Amino acid sequence: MAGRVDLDGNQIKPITICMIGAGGFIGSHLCEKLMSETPHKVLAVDVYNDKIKHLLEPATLAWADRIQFHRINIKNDSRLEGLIKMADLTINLAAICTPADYNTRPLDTIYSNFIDALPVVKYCSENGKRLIHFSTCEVYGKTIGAFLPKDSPLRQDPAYYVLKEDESPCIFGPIEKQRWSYACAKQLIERLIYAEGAENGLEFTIVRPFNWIGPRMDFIPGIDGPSEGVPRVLACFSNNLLRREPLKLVDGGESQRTFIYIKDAIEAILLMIENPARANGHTFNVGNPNNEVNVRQLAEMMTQVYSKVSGESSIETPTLDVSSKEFYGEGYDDSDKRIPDMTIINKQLGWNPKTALWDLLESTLTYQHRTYAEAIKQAMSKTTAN
Ligand SMILES: NC(=O)c1ccc[n+]([C@@H]2O[C@H](COP(=O)([O-])OP(=O)(O)OC[C@H]3O[C@@H](n4cnc5c(N)ncnc54)[C@H](O)[C@@H]3O)[C@@H](O)[C@H]2O)c1
Ligand SMILES: O=C(O)[C@H]1O[C@H](OP(=O)(O)OP(=O)(O)OC[C@H]2O[C@@H](n3ccc(=O)[nH]c3=O)[C@H](O)[C@@H]2O)[C@H](O)[C@@H](O)[C@@H]1O
Repeated sequence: MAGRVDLDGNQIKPITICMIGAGGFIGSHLCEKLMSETPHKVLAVDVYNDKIKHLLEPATLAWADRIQFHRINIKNDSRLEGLIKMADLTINLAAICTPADYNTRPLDTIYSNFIDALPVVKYCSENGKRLIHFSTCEVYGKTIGAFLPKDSPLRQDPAYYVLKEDESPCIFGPIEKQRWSYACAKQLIERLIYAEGAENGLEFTIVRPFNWIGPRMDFIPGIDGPSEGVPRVLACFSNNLLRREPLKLVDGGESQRTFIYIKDAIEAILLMIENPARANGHTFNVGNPNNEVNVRQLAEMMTQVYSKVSGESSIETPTLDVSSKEFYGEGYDDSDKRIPDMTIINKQLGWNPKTALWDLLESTLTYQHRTYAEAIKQAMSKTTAN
C-alpha cells in the first residue's frame, strides 16, 4: 500500500470517499478493493449492508477504521449533504437497475435514476466536490444497424454498431415502450452533470458499465430475494441451473451482449479514482468487447460451465423460449447489440479488460454453487414435502 503512485508517477494521497449504493453488487466489490489494496477511507451509504457485512465485522479487521456504514435512504435524509462535505470524492451507484422494473415500475425507475440523483449532483457542485456517477451502456439504446434491413451488408460494418462515447446517438423506442424509462432518466442525469461541469465547474466522471457480472450480483429468487422477483440475466440463469429447470430465452435469445468480469471493471474504477486529472470531464465505456455472445449462446455456455463446476449433468431440455410479454410484461423492449468502443478509456487510463467469458463464468458459477446449492435443495425439499 505504501508508495502507491498514479499513472503519471505522482504519490497517491489517501482520500475519503462517500460511496452511495455501497451495499450493492458493484459497491461491494469496490469497497473490497479499496479496503484490501488502498489506504482510502469509505463512508458507505446504502439502505442494505448484507453484501459488505464481511468488510464491516468483526471490528478487528485490518481496515476497520477506514470504512463506516451509514444506513441512509438518499430520497429523504438530511445527513447526505454532511457526508458529501466530509468526503473528497462522491461515487454514486444508487439506482433501480433491473430491467424487470423499468416497464412495471417506471415511476420508481425514473425517480431513482434521475430525481434522487439530483441532490447528489447539487451537493457536489455547491461544495466543490468531485463526483464519479454511474450511468449505463443502456443510454446508447439500440444500434443504428438495428434499423437496417436484416440482410444489409452494412450490419457487419462496425460503424453501424460500435458504441462510442463522443459520437454515437442515443436511440430509444416510443414512450409506451416503458423499458426506456431507465435509459432516458440516466441520459438526463448525464446531461445535467455535464452541464454542471460546463457552467459551474463540477469535476465529474461518468461511467457507462457494459454488463458487469460476477459473484454477489442481484439475488436468487426465494433464497435471498423475493420468490416472484426477476433479477438480471446472470442471476436468472443461475437460479434456473441451481433448480435444474430450463433457462428461459426471451424472444428467442437473439439479443447480443458483451459481458465483463466485475474484478476487471473494478480495476478501471480504481484508476479513475486515483487519476483525477486523467478522468475528470470524461465519460467512459467500461466493458469487454471481446466477450460478445447472444443470450442463447450465454445460456449454452452457462449450462456447460455449471455442469463442470457442480459435477451434475445438464437436464434434457436445457432452454425454453418465452415471449418478452410473458416474461417482463407490457412495455418491454430490448437493446439489440452492445459493443463498447475502448478508445477513450485506453487513451486516458491505459486500461484493458483481461478475463475471457468462459473463465469469468467458471469463477462466478463456482461461487453461485457454493453459496446457494444447499439452500435451494432445502427450499425445494420443503416445497415437495408440503
Ligand atoms: N451491474 C452492471 O453491469 C451495471 C450496468 C450498467 C449500469 N450499472 C449502474 O451501476 C450502478 C450500480 O449497479 P449494481 O449492479 O451494483 O446495482 P445494485 O442494485 O446491486 O446496487 C445499487 C445499490 O443502491 C442502493 N440504493 C438504491 N436506491 C437507494 C436509495 N434511495 N438510498 C440508498 N441506497 C440506495 C441499493 O440498495 C443497492 O444496494 C447503478 O447505478 C446501475 O444503474 C450497473
Ligand atoms: O448490465 C448492463 O450493462 C445494463 O444492462 C442491463 O440490461 P440488460 O442487459 O438488458 O439486462 P439483463 O437482465 O442482464 O438481460 C440481458 C438479456 O437477457 C435476456 N434475458 C434475461 C433474463 C432471462 O431469464 N432470460 C433472458 O433471455 C434479456 O431479455 C436481455 O436480452 C440492465 O439494464 C442494467 O443492469 C444495466 O444498465
